[in-house]
Amino acid sequence: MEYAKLFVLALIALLAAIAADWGRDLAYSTHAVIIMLVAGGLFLWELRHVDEPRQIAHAGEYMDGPIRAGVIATAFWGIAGFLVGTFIAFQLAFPVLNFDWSEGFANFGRLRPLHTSAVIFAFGGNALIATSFYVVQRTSAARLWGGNAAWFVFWGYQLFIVLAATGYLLGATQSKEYAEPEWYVDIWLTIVWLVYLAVYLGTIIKRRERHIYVANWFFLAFIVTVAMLHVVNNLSIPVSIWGSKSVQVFAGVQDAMTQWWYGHNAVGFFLTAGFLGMMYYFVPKQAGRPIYSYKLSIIHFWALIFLYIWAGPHHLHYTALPDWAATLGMVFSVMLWMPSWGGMINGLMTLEGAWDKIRTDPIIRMFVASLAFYGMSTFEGPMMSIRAVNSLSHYTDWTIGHVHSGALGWNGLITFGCLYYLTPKLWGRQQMYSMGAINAHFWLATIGIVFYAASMWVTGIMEGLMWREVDANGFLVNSFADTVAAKFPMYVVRGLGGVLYLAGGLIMVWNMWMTIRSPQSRPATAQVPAE
Ligand code: HEM
Ligand code: HEM
Ligand SMILES: [Cu+2]
Repeated sequence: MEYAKLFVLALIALLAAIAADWGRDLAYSTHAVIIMLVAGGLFLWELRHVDEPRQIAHAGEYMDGPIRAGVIATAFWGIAGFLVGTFIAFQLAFPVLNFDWSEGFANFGRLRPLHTSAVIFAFGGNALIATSFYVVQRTSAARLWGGNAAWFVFWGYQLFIVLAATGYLLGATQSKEYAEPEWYVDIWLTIVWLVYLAVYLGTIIKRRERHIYVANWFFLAFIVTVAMLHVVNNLSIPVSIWGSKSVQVFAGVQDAMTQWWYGHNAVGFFLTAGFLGMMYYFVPKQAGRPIYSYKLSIIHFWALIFLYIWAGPHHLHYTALPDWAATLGMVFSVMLWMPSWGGMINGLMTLEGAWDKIRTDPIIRMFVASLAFYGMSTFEGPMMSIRAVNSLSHYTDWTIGHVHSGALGWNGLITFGCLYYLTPKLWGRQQMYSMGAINAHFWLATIGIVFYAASMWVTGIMEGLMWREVDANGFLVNSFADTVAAKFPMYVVRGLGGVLYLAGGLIMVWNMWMTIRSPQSRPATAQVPAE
C-alpha cells in the first residue's frame, strides 16, 4: 500500500515534469511545475515516514484537524479576496491603477475573476467545507468517515484554488463566469469534490443519532448539486493534452443556457443552500434555543431546491434565448421569494424570547444582520428577474450591488459569525479574545456594505436611465462615456466601502490570532452525542 502510494506520486511527478517541458502555454507549464513540486514533495515526505507505525484513529474523538485548517484558510482567503476586490474597485475608479508594467497579469480583466473565485470558492468554499465537517460530526455523534480522506479534501481543494488563481493571472480561462478554470483543473476539482461527498455521506451513514439534522440536508443538497453543475457546465474537449485551451461541447445559446443554469445555481446551492446549512446549526447554537420550526425547514428546503434549478434564464432576458424559456425563469424566480424568506424567518424567529441577545452578543448580531441581508437580496433578486425591471437593471451596477448585498451581507457576515463561534471551540478556549473587536468588526463590515450597496443602486439606476434617455427626435441623449464619467464619485464610495469591509476582516484575523495564542482552558475534541 505504502509502496503503491510512493509509485503513484513518483509517476505523477515524472509526468508533470514532462508536461512542464512540452507545455504549449505559460499557464499550463507553470501548473505542471506546481504539480511536479507538490507530488515530489509528497513523495519525499511519504518516503521519510514509510516505516513508521500507523497512527491509530482516536475512536472517541472528532476529527477536527482539517476543520482548524479550514478555519484558518477561510480567514486567509477572505482577506486575499477582499483585498483584490478593493483593488479592482479602485481600478474602476482610477484606471491608472492598471499599471503598464503589470499589463497582461494584473489588469482589471485578469484580477476580476481572481477576485470572484477567491471570495466565492476560496473564502466561501473553505467556510462551507470546514463548517459542514464540523456540523456533520456533531449532529451525527460520529467521527469523519474515511480516515485521512478529509485531509485530502482540504489540501486538494487548496491546490485547486492555487491552480485556478495562477491560471487567471497567466491567461488560462474558458471564459465562463465562475467556471473559468480550464479542463485539467476542472477534472482535479471533480476528484476532490467526489471524495468530499464520500466523506460527508460516509459520516452520515455511520451516525449514532436516529435523525439527520436539517443542516445536513442543506449541506448534502449543496455538495450533490454542485457536483452535477460543475460536471455539466465544464464539458469540454482540450485542444491538446499539453495545453490549457479547450473547446466547449455546447455552442451558442445552448452554451449560454448551460452556463447560466450553472451560474444561477452556483448562487442557489453554493452561496445559498450550503450557507443555510451553516445557519441551521450555528444560529440555534449561538442563541441557545431550538430552531423555530422544524416543519418550516422541511417545506422551505424542498421548495427551495425545486424552484432554484429553473430560474437560470433570468440571466438571459432579451437574448437569443426563446421568450418562453425566459418567462419560465422569471416565474420560478418570483416564486423563489417565498422559500427564501421561509429560511430567513426560520432563522430570525429562532431568536424569539432571546431578542435581547442582539444587544449583548455581537456574534448573534452578525447572524441577524446576515439574515436581514439574505432577506433583502432574495427580495431584490425576484424583482430584478421581472423582464421590465431587468431591462433597466441588466448591464448596470445595480446587478453588482445586488451581488454584494448577498455576498458581503449574507455570506460574509454569517461566515464571520461561524469563525467567531468555531475558533474558541476548536482551540479549546473559553471565548474569543476580544468581544469589543467583534463589535468593531460588525460595524465596519455593516457600514462597508451600506456604502457598497447604496452607491451601486445610485450608479446602477442612474446609468440605466441615462442609457434610455432620448430627445424629442428619438436620438440618444448620452454617450456611453458620459455615463462612465457620471459614475466616478460613486465608484470612490464603493471603494471606501471595500476598505471598511477589509479593515473589519483584518481585525477579525488579529482577534483569531490572539484567541489561538491565549492559554488553553479545556480540551476541545471529546465526542458528545448530538451536540
Ligand atoms: C471588500 C469587499 C469587496 C469589494 C470591494 C468587491 C469589489 C468588487 C468589484 C469592484 C467587482 C467588479 C464589478 C464590476 O465588474 O463592475 C466585484 C465583482 C464581484 N464580486 Fe466582489 N467585492 C468584495 C467582496 C466580495 C465577496 C465577499 C464576494 C462573495 C462572497 C464577492 C463576489 C463578487 C462577485 C460574484 C462578482 C461578480 C459580479 C457580476 O459579475 O455580476 N465580492 N467585486
Ligand atoms: C430569490 C433569490 C434570487 C433571485 C431570484 C435572484 C435573481 C437575480 C437576477 C435577476 C440577477 C440579474 C441578472 C442579470 O440581469 O444579469 C441576479 C444576479 C446575480 N445574483 Fe441574484 N438573485 C437571488 C438571490 C441572490 C443571492 C442570495 C445572491 C448571493 C449570495 C445572489 C447573487 C447573484 C450574483 C452573483 C449575480 C450576478 C451574476 C452575473 O455575474 O451576472 N443572488 N440575481
Ligand atoms: Cu440568478
